[in-house]
Amino acid sequence: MANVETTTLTLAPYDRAAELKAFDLTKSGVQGLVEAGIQHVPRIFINQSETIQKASTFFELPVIDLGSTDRASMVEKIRAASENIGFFQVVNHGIPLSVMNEMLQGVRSFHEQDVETRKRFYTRDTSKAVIYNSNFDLYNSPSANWRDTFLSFMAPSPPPPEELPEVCRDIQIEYSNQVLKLGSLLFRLLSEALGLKPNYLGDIGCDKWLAFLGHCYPACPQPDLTMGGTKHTDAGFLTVLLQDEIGGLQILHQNQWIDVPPTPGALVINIGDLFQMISNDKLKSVEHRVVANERGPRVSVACFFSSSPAPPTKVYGPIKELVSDDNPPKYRETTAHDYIRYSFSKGFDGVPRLLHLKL
Ligand SMILES: O=C(O)CCC(=O)C(=O)O
Ligand SMILES: [Fe+2]
Repeated sequence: MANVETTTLTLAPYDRAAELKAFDLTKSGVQGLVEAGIQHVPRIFINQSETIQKASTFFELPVIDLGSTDRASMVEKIRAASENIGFFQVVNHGIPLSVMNEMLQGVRSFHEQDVETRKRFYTRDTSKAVIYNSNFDLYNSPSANWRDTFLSFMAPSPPPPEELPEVCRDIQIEYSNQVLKLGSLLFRLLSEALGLKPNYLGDIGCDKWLAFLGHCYPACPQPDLTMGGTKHTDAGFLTVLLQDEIGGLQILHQNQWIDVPPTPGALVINIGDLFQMISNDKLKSVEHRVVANERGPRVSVACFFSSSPAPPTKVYGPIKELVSDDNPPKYRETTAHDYIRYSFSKGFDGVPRLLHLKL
Protein backbone atom coordinates (compact mmCIF):
# COMPACT_ATOMS: atom_id res chain seq x y z
CA MET A 1 0.00 0.00 0.00
CA ALA A 2 1.17 3.55 -0.71
CA ASN A 3 2.75 5.13 2.33
CA VAL A 4 1.55 8.53 3.50
CA GLU A 5 4.54 10.33 2.08
CA THR A 6 4.03 8.96 -1.41
CA THR A 7 0.29 9.60 -1.32
CA THR A 8 0.86 13.22 -0.33
CA LEU A 9 3.36 13.56 -3.12
CA THR A 10 0.96 12.24 -5.70
CA LEU A 11 -1.81 14.51 -4.52
CA ALA A 12 0.36 17.57 -5.06
CA PRO A 13 -0.57 19.31 -8.29
CA TYR A 14 1.77 18.76 -11.21
CA ASP A 15 1.75 19.24 -14.94
CA ARG A 16 0.47 15.79 -15.80
CA ALA A 17 -0.06 16.55 -19.47
CA ALA A 18 3.56 17.64 -19.85
CA GLU A 19 4.86 14.52 -18.09
CA LEU A 20 2.69 12.24 -20.24
CA LYS A 21 3.94 13.96 -23.36
CA ALA A 22 7.58 13.73 -22.24
CA PHE A 23 7.17 10.01 -21.55
CA ASP A 24 5.42 9.42 -24.88
CA LEU A 25 8.14 11.30 -26.75
CA THR A 26 10.79 8.90 -25.48
CA LYS A 27 9.07 6.30 -27.77
CA SER A 28 10.66 3.59 -25.67
CA GLY A 29 7.80 2.78 -23.32
CA VAL A 30 7.90 1.54 -19.74
CA GLN A 31 10.63 -0.83 -20.89
CA GLY A 32 12.73 2.26 -21.64
CA LEU A 33 12.27 3.51 -18.06
CA VAL A 34 13.33 0.12 -16.70
CA GLU A 35 16.32 -0.02 -19.04
CA ALA A 36 17.33 3.40 -17.71
CA GLY A 37 17.39 1.86 -14.20
CA ILE A 38 14.44 3.75 -12.73
CA GLN A 39 13.94 3.02 -9.00
CA HIS A 40 10.65 4.83 -8.43
CA VAL A 41 7.39 4.72 -10.30
CA PRO A 42 6.88 8.13 -11.98
CA ARG A 43 3.69 9.80 -10.77
CA ILE A 44 1.86 9.49 -14.12
CA PHE A 45 1.67 5.75 -13.34
CA ILE A 46 0.48 6.05 -9.76
CA ASN A 47 -2.95 4.53 -9.38
CA GLN A 48 -4.67 5.73 -6.25
CA SER A 49 -7.95 3.92 -6.71
CA GLU A 50 -6.89 0.39 -7.47
CA THR A 51 -3.75 -0.36 -5.53
CA ILE A 52 -5.25 -0.59 -2.06
CA GLN A 53 -6.32 -4.22 -2.08
CA LYS A 54 -4.34 -6.56 -4.21
CA ALA A 55 -5.05 -9.67 -2.21
CA SER A 56 -7.15 -12.13 -4.12
CA THR A 57 -9.23 -15.12 -3.19
CA PHE A 58 -8.36 -18.59 -4.41
CA PHE A 59 -10.76 -19.87 -7.00
CA GLU A 60 -10.08 -22.27 -9.81
CA LEU A 61 -11.14 -21.19 -13.26
CA PRO A 62 -12.75 -24.13 -15.12
CA VAL A 63 -10.38 -25.89 -17.50
CA ILE A 64 -12.23 -27.25 -20.54
CA ASP A 65 -10.71 -30.10 -22.54
CA LEU A 66 -11.41 -29.33 -26.18
CA GLY A 67 -10.08 -32.75 -27.13
CA SER A 68 -12.98 -34.41 -25.34
CA THR A 69 -15.27 -36.65 -27.37
CA ASP A 70 -18.22 -35.75 -25.14
CA ARG A 71 -19.37 -32.67 -27.05
CA ALA A 72 -22.55 -32.18 -25.03
CA SER A 73 -20.61 -31.96 -21.78
CA MET A 74 -18.03 -29.63 -23.35
CA VAL A 75 -20.80 -27.30 -24.58
CA GLU A 76 -22.46 -27.39 -21.19
CA LYS A 77 -19.22 -26.48 -19.38
CA ILE A 78 -18.62 -23.62 -21.80
CA ARG A 79 -22.18 -22.38 -21.32
CA ALA A 80 -21.95 -22.46 -17.53
CA ALA A 81 -18.58 -20.71 -17.43
CA SER A 82 -19.57 -18.06 -19.99
CA GLU A 83 -22.81 -17.28 -18.16
CA ASN A 84 -21.49 -17.32 -14.62
CA ILE A 85 -17.82 -16.36 -14.75
CA GLY A 86 -17.25 -14.85 -18.19
CA PHE A 87 -13.90 -16.66 -18.29
CA PHE A 88 -12.63 -20.20 -18.74
CA GLN A 89 -9.44 -21.96 -19.76
CA VAL A 90 -8.99 -24.45 -22.58
CA VAL A 91 -6.53 -27.31 -23.04
CA ASN A 92 -6.08 -29.66 -26.02
CA HIS A 93 -7.04 -26.62 -28.09
CA GLY A 94 -4.89 -27.61 -31.06
CA ILE A 95 -2.14 -24.99 -30.67
CA PRO A 96 1.14 -26.80 -29.99
CA LEU A 97 3.06 -25.89 -26.85
CA SER A 98 6.08 -25.12 -29.00
CA VAL A 99 4.10 -22.49 -30.92
CA MET A 100 2.83 -20.96 -27.66
CA ASN A 101 6.33 -20.79 -26.17
CA GLU A 102 7.83 -19.40 -29.34
CA MET A 103 5.10 -16.75 -29.46
CA LEU A 104 5.79 -15.63 -25.90
CA GLN A 105 9.49 -15.53 -26.64
CA GLY A 106 8.77 -13.51 -29.79
CA VAL A 107 6.84 -10.89 -27.82
CA ARG A 108 9.61 -10.75 -25.21
CA SER A 109 12.17 -10.28 -27.96
CA PHE A 110 10.16 -7.48 -29.55
CA HIS A 111 10.03 -5.51 -26.30
CA GLU A 112 13.63 -6.22 -25.36
CA GLN A 113 15.16 -5.54 -28.76
CA ASP A 114 17.42 -2.60 -29.34
CA VAL A 115 15.58 0.60 -28.47
CA GLU A 116 16.26 2.25 -31.81
CA THR A 117 14.64 -0.64 -33.69
CA ARG A 118 11.66 -0.67 -31.34
CA LYS A 119 11.18 3.08 -31.62
CA ARG A 120 10.56 2.85 -35.34
CA PHE A 121 7.27 1.08 -34.56
CA TYR A 122 6.18 3.54 -31.86
CA THR A 123 3.00 5.30 -32.99
CA ARG A 124 -0.58 6.17 -32.12
CA ASP A 125 -1.62 6.07 -35.75
CA THR A 126 -4.09 3.19 -35.95
CA SER A 127 -3.70 2.90 -39.72
CA LYS A 128 -0.15 1.55 -39.28
CA ALA A 129 0.57 -2.18 -39.71
CA VAL A 130 2.19 -2.34 -36.27
CA ILE A 131 1.06 0.01 -33.52
CA TYR A 132 3.61 -0.10 -30.71
CA ASN A 133 3.13 2.23 -27.77
CA SER A 134 2.71 2.41 -24.04
CA ASN A 135 -0.93 2.80 -22.94
CA PHE A 136 -3.26 3.21 -25.92
CA ASP A 137 -5.28 5.60 -23.74
CA LEU A 138 -2.28 7.40 -22.21
CA TYR A 139 -3.80 10.86 -22.59
CA ASN A 140 -7.28 10.13 -21.27
CA SER A 141 -6.89 7.61 -18.45
CA PRO A 142 -6.61 8.63 -14.77
CA SER A 143 -3.33 6.75 -14.38
CA ALA A 144 -1.00 5.07 -16.85
CA ASN A 145 -0.41 1.31 -16.73
CA TRP A 146 2.99 -0.30 -16.26
CA ARG A 147 2.71 -1.90 -19.68
CA ASP A 148 3.80 -1.58 -23.31
CA THR A 149 1.98 -3.19 -26.22
CA PHE A 150 2.33 -3.79 -29.92
CA LEU A 151 -0.80 -4.40 -31.93
CA SER A 152 -1.59 -5.61 -35.42
CA PHE A 153 -4.85 -6.46 -37.13
CA MET A 154 -4.19 -10.00 -38.38
CA ALA A 155 -7.52 -10.90 -40.02
CA PRO A 156 -9.33 -10.66 -42.35
CA SER A 157 -6.61 -8.56 -44.07
CA PRO A 158 -3.23 -9.12 -42.41
CA PRO A 159 -0.48 -6.59 -43.09
CA PRO A 160 2.21 -7.57 -45.61
CA PRO A 161 4.65 -9.83 -43.68
CA GLU A 162 7.57 -7.49 -44.30
CA GLU A 163 5.80 -4.77 -42.30
CA LEU A 164 5.57 -6.94 -39.18
CA PRO A 165 8.47 -6.81 -36.67
CA GLU A 166 11.33 -8.92 -37.93
CA VAL A 167 12.06 -10.46 -34.52
CA CYS A 168 8.70 -12.20 -34.33
CA ARG A 169 6.90 -11.95 -37.67
CA ASP A 170 6.95 -15.65 -38.59
CA ILE A 171 5.60 -16.82 -35.27
CA GLN A 172 3.12 -13.93 -35.10
CA ILE A 173 1.62 -15.06 -38.42
CA GLU A 174 1.70 -18.74 -37.45
CA TYR A 175 0.17 -18.15 -34.01
CA SER A 176 -2.56 -15.83 -35.38
CA ASN A 177 -3.57 -18.45 -37.96
CA GLN A 178 -3.82 -21.05 -35.22
CA VAL A 179 -5.90 -18.70 -33.06
CA LEU A 180 -8.26 -18.09 -36.00
CA LYS A 181 -8.80 -21.85 -36.27
CA LEU A 182 -9.38 -22.14 -32.54
CA GLY A 183 -11.79 -19.18 -32.76
CA SER A 184 -13.92 -20.98 -35.35
CA LEU A 185 -14.19 -23.96 -33.05
CA LEU A 186 -14.99 -21.83 -29.98
CA PHE A 187 -17.69 -19.88 -31.82
CA ARG A 188 -19.27 -23.14 -32.98
CA LEU A 189 -19.31 -24.41 -29.41
CA LEU A 190 -20.60 -21.08 -28.13
CA SER A 191 -23.37 -21.05 -30.76
CA GLU A 192 -24.46 -24.46 -29.47
CA ALA A 193 -24.16 -23.24 -25.89
CA LEU A 194 -26.65 -20.50 -26.78
CA GLY A 195 -29.01 -23.01 -28.41
CA LEU A 196 -28.25 -21.68 -31.91
CA LYS A 197 -27.16 -23.66 -34.96
CA PRO A 198 -23.40 -24.32 -34.87
CA ASN A 199 -22.60 -21.89 -37.71
CA TYR A 200 -24.66 -19.03 -36.32
CA LEU A 201 -21.90 -16.91 -34.77
CA GLY A 202 -19.51 -17.64 -37.61
CA ASP A 203 -22.17 -16.62 -40.14
CA ILE A 204 -22.62 -13.22 -38.51
CA GLY A 205 -18.86 -12.69 -38.66
CA CYS A 206 -17.77 -13.19 -35.02
CA ASP A 207 -14.75 -15.31 -35.97
CA LYS A 208 -13.47 -13.22 -38.89
CA TRP A 209 -11.73 -10.19 -37.45
CA LEU A 210 -8.69 -10.58 -35.22
CA ALA A 211 -6.50 -8.07 -33.41
CA PHE A 212 -3.19 -9.31 -31.98
CA LEU A 213 -1.78 -7.53 -28.92
CA GLY A 214 1.69 -8.42 -27.65
CA HIS A 215 1.87 -7.06 -24.11
CA CYS A 216 4.94 -6.57 -21.94
CA TYR A 217 4.74 -5.76 -18.22
CA PRO A 218 8.32 -4.88 -17.29
CA ALA A 219 9.56 -5.62 -13.76
CA CYS A 220 8.21 -2.82 -11.57
CA PRO A 221 10.32 -1.36 -8.72
CA GLN A 222 7.20 -0.37 -6.71
CA PRO A 223 4.41 -2.75 -7.76
CA ASP A 224 2.07 -1.54 -5.01
CA LEU A 225 1.79 1.90 -6.55
CA THR A 226 0.65 1.08 -10.05
CA MET A 227 -1.19 -1.50 -12.14
CA GLY A 228 0.03 -3.59 -15.05
CA GLY A 229 -3.43 -3.23 -16.57
CA THR A 230 -6.27 -1.30 -14.95
CA LYS A 231 -9.56 -3.10 -14.48
CA HIS A 232 -11.58 -3.22 -17.68
CA THR A 233 -13.79 -5.40 -19.80
CA ASP A 234 -12.78 -6.38 -23.33
CA ALA A 235 -14.66 -4.63 -26.12
CA GLY A 236 -14.97 -7.36 -28.75
CA PHE A 237 -16.73 -10.71 -28.95
CA LEU A 238 -14.12 -13.03 -27.46
CA THR A 239 -10.51 -12.88 -26.26
CA VAL A 240 -7.94 -15.67 -26.44
CA LEU A 241 -5.17 -14.94 -23.96
CA LEU A 242 -1.77 -16.58 -23.80
CA GLN A 243 0.16 -15.69 -20.65
CA ASP A 244 3.64 -16.63 -19.53
CA GLU A 245 4.58 -18.24 -16.21
CA ILE A 246 4.78 -15.03 -14.12
CA GLY A 247 1.06 -14.53 -13.39
CA GLY A 248 -0.76 -11.36 -12.38
CA LEU A 249 -4.07 -11.64 -14.22
CA GLN A 250 -7.09 -11.26 -11.95
CA ILE A 251 -10.80 -11.41 -12.69
CA LEU A 252 -13.69 -10.00 -10.71
CA HIS A 253 -15.97 -12.78 -9.54
CA GLN A 254 -18.73 -12.19 -6.99
CA ASN A 255 -17.06 -8.92 -5.98
CA GLN A 256 -13.72 -10.58 -5.27
CA TRP A 257 -10.54 -10.35 -7.28
CA ILE A 258 -9.54 -13.87 -8.27
CA ASP A 259 -6.05 -14.82 -9.47
CA VAL A 260 -5.81 -16.65 -12.77
CA PRO A 261 -2.49 -18.43 -12.23
CA PRO A 262 -0.81 -19.65 -15.41
CA THR A 263 -1.75 -23.24 -16.26
CA PRO A 264 0.92 -24.81 -18.48
CA GLY A 265 -0.41 -25.37 -21.99
CA ALA A 266 -3.73 -23.65 -21.31
CA LEU A 267 -5.21 -20.58 -22.97
CA VAL A 268 -7.55 -18.23 -21.15
CA ILE A 269 -10.79 -17.39 -22.97
CA ASN A 270 -13.14 -14.58 -22.04
CA ILE A 271 -16.38 -13.09 -23.24
CA GLY A 272 -16.22 -9.45 -24.41
CA ASP A 273 -18.81 -6.66 -24.31
CA LEU A 274 -20.00 -7.10 -27.88
CA PHE A 275 -20.77 -10.76 -27.17
CA GLN A 276 -22.59 -9.90 -23.94
CA MET A 277 -24.63 -7.40 -25.96
CA ILE A 278 -25.62 -9.75 -28.83
CA SER A 279 -26.41 -12.50 -26.29
CA ASN A 280 -28.77 -10.03 -24.58
CA ASP A 281 -26.81 -10.39 -21.31
CA LYS A 282 -26.93 -14.20 -21.28
CA LEU A 283 -23.14 -14.34 -21.47
CA LYS A 284 -21.07 -12.11 -19.21
CA SER A 285 -18.24 -9.77 -20.06
CA VAL A 286 -16.36 -9.59 -16.78
CA GLU A 287 -13.90 -7.05 -15.41
CA HIS A 288 -10.30 -8.13 -15.14
CA ARG A 289 -6.93 -6.53 -14.54
CA VAL A 290 -3.22 -7.27 -14.30
CA VAL A 291 -1.24 -6.44 -11.17
CA ALA A 292 2.27 -5.10 -11.56
CA ASN A 293 5.08 -7.28 -10.29
CA GLU A 294 8.72 -7.04 -9.28
CA ARG A 295 9.68 -10.10 -11.26
CA GLY A 296 9.49 -9.76 -14.91
CA PRO A 297 9.08 -8.85 -17.60
CA ARG A 298 5.74 -10.64 -17.83
CA VAL A 299 4.56 -11.07 -21.39
CA SER A 300 1.19 -12.07 -22.76
CA VAL A 301 -0.63 -12.17 -26.06
CA ALA A 302 -4.27 -11.10 -26.18
CA CYS A 303 -6.08 -11.93 -29.41
CA PHE A 304 -9.40 -10.12 -29.76
CA PHE A 305 -12.10 -11.46 -32.01
CA SER A 306 -14.04 -8.34 -32.70
CA SER A 307 -15.78 -6.59 -35.49
CA SER A 308 -14.34 -4.61 -38.30
CA PRO A 309 -15.20 -0.95 -38.47
CA ALA A 310 -15.67 -1.51 -42.21
CA PRO A 311 -18.15 -1.84 -43.81
CA PRO A 312 -19.70 0.76 -41.55
CA THR A 313 -23.21 -0.54 -42.17
CA LYS A 314 -22.73 -3.88 -40.34
CA VAL A 315 -25.27 -3.73 -37.52
CA TYR A 316 -25.13 -5.62 -34.22
CA GLY A 317 -27.90 -6.01 -31.69
CA PRO A 318 -29.33 -8.73 -29.45
CA ILE A 319 -29.71 -11.93 -31.52
CA LYS A 320 -33.38 -12.30 -32.53
CA GLU A 321 -33.48 -15.98 -31.53
CA LEU A 322 -32.42 -15.03 -28.01
CA VAL A 323 -35.08 -12.42 -27.34
CA SER A 324 -38.77 -12.95 -26.68
CA ASP A 325 -41.74 -11.15 -25.10
CA ASP A 326 -40.48 -12.42 -21.72
CA ASN A 327 -36.91 -11.47 -22.51
CA PRO A 328 -37.04 -8.28 -24.57
CA PRO A 329 -33.89 -6.76 -26.11
CA LYS A 330 -31.79 -4.98 -23.50
CA TYR A 331 -29.70 -3.02 -26.02
CA ARG A 332 -30.31 -0.94 -29.09
CA GLU A 333 -28.57 -1.89 -32.29
CA THR A 334 -25.33 -0.25 -33.29
CA THR A 335 -23.10 -0.32 -36.33
CA ALA A 336 -19.72 -1.94 -35.81
CA HIS A 337 -18.21 1.30 -36.99
CA ASP A 338 -19.86 3.44 -34.29
CA TYR A 339 -19.18 0.86 -31.61
CA ILE A 340 -15.46 0.57 -32.34
CA ARG A 341 -15.06 4.32 -32.67
CA TYR A 342 -16.81 4.91 -29.35
CA SER A 343 -14.90 2.20 -27.54
CA PHE A 344 -11.51 3.39 -28.82
CA SER A 345 -12.16 7.00 -27.87
CA LYS A 346 -13.29 6.30 -24.31
CA GLY A 347 -10.31 4.18 -23.19
CA PHE A 348 -10.36 2.68 -19.68
CA ASP A 349 -12.37 5.43 -17.98
CA GLY A 350 -14.30 3.13 -15.63
CA VAL A 351 -17.67 3.77 -17.33
CA PRO A 352 -19.17 0.50 -18.62
CA ARG A 353 -18.85 0.51 -22.41
CA LEU A 354 -22.29 -1.04 -22.97
CA LEU A 355 -24.09 1.64 -20.95
CA HIS A 356 -24.51 3.87 -23.98
CA LEU A 357 -26.45 1.12 -25.77
CA LYS A 358 -28.74 0.11 -22.88
CA LEU A 359 -32.46 0.37 -23.55
O1 LIG B 1 -2.07 -9.56 -20.08
C1 LIG B 1 -3.07 -10.07 -19.60
O2 LIG B 1 -3.03 -11.06 -18.88
C2 LIG B 1 -4.43 -9.47 -19.85
C3 LIG B 1 -4.49 -8.52 -21.00
C4 LIG B 1 -5.84 -7.94 -21.18
O3 LIG B 1 -6.69 -8.00 -20.33
C5 LIG B 1 -6.19 -7.29 -22.45
O4 LIG B 1 -5.35 -7.16 -23.35
O5 LIG B 1 -7.36 -6.88 -22.59
FE1 LIG C 1 -8.62 -7.56 -21.20
